[in-house]
Amino acid sequence: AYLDCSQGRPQTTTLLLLTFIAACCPIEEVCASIVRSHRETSQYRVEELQALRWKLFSREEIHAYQSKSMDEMWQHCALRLTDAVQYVVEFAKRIPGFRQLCQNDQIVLLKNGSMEVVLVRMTRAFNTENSTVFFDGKFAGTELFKALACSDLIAAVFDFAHSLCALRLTEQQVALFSALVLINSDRPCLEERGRVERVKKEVELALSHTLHRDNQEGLMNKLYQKVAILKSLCSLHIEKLRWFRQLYPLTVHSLFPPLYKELFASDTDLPLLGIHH
Ligand SMILES: O=C(O)[C@H]1CC[C@H](C(=O)N2CC[C@@]3(S(=O)(=O)c4ccc(F)cc4)c4ccc(OCc5c(F)cccc5Cl)cc4CC[C@@H]23)CC1
Repeated sequence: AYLDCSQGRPQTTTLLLLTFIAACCPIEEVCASIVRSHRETSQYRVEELQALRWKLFSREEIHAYQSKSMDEMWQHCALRLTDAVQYVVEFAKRIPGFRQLCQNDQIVLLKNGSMEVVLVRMTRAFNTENSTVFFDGKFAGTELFKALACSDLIAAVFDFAHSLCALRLTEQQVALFSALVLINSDRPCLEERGRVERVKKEVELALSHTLHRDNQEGLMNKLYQKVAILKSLCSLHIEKLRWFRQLYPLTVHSLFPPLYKELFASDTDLPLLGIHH
């Protein structure tokens, strides 16, 4: 399908060019390294999460979470998110070509994409049968997060989990989709957009190669529709954080993880992202 065979035989130049591209970085290699990186940098293996999917919080445990103060529960979730983001930073550093991007662009991609990748990874920890998500070692429904006082954001997070789970992605497809979400050349303030574009094309090719092999080409545009939902979810999170910060400025200032603040609560530089050489 890649070669123009309308004249009955592929154009020699195209053939040479494709052979050269395939030789320097065979697409199977790119797929394998992204899938391996995803496995190595996930907080939990999907098999572990599946094995725990019916381990639910008791009513007393749920009540204990609901009785937390709003700022305490926000701090707890911010901590959990920061943990998850650190694994995503590790994943990014292992995507072929990411480390070769300039530092500014690596930071821009992580600042804008890490939460999105965490949300994609969350779907592996989601049980659609009882609408629960893996949290603090057991599976929790939306009611557990009541103390956060942002039920619309929580509902949107759960709805997204349902909608992505409905695509029944394989772990390999989750890995490649996560890389595609991260390597987004439309992010604002990129300095070398063309280079990000080339890395993105490589990841896109790897994903479409895998979908073709899985006979699921139709998934590609469905996945791009999910990217739009991820963007709105992240904006909602930032909006809620601004609202929360007005109520509890000291909590955010002194009790939220520094990395969380730098990713989601200010435009300062991100020395903590750990990608400095
Ligand atoms: O195996 C792996 O790698 C995966 C294991 C599972 C991990 C995972 O699912 N997660 C890691 C952290 C966690 S969570 O488990 O704490 C969680 C929180 C709320 C939910 F409705 C569902 C889950 C999380 C935390 C904050 C958040 O939004 C920002 C936010 C705040 F910051 C503060 C207040 C309110 C909000 Cl909404 C959204 C999410 C979604 C991803 C969740 C993701 C990685």
